[in-house]
Amino acid sequence: MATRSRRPRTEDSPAMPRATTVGASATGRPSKKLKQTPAPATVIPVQVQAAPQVPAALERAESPTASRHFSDRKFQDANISTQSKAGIEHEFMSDVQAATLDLGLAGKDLLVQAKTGTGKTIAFLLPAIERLLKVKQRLAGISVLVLAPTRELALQIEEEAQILLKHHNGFKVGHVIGGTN
Ligand SMILES: Nc1ncnc2c1ncn2[C@@H]1O[C@H](COP(=O)(O)OP(=O)(O)OP(=O)(O)O)[C@@H](O)[C@H]1O
Repeated sequence: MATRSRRPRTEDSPAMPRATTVGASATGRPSKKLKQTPAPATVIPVQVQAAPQVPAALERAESPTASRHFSDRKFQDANISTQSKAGIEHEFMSDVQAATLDLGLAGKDLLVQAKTGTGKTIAFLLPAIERLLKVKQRLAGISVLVLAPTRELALQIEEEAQILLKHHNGFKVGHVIGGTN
C-alpha cells in the first residue's frame, strides 16, 4: 500500500516509514481526516498518521519551538506486563511511544512516521510483545516478523527486542540477513 506524507520531506524524515510500518486495517470504511492534537511546546515534531482505512487516526502537530523527544508518560504507569517494565531501560516514553502505545495495545493497525532516533523501535516492539503475551495457545514458529531495509537496522531492532524480552520467558529473537557469509 502506498503511503502519503502530509508534510514536506526533510533529511531526517524519510519518505517511506521504515521498520515501523505495519499494514493497514481492512475495515473498508472511508478515510477520515486526521485529528489534530495540540502538542505541548516542548516536544519535537512527531507525526503519527493512520493508514487511510484506519478510523482511529492521531497526529501530533508540529511545533517549531520543539526541542525534546519525551512525553510525560512513564513506562512504569503503562498498562503493560511487569516483565516488559523490568526490561525497559527508560523512564519516560518518547512522544511517538506515548502517542502509539495504547493504539498498539488495542490491536490497531498503525502507519507511523517520526524522525530518526525518536524511539520507534520500542513503539512497535512493545505492543507486539504485549499482544503475544495474551495469546493463550502460542504456535511454534515465528510470531512476530519485523522487516528492516538495512542489516544495521535489523541488528539494532534485534538488540532492542532482546533487551525488552530480558525478563520474559519463552521468547527467542533472531535475525535473517542476506549478503554475508
Ligand atoms: N523512552 C526513551 N527514553 C530514552 N531513550 C530512548 C527511549 N526510547 C528509545 N530510546 C533510545 O533512543 C535511541 C533511538 O531509538 P530508536 O532506534 O528506537 O529510534 P528510531 O526512531 O527507531 O530511529 P530510526 O528511525 O533511526 O530507526 C535508542 O538508543 C533507544 O534505546
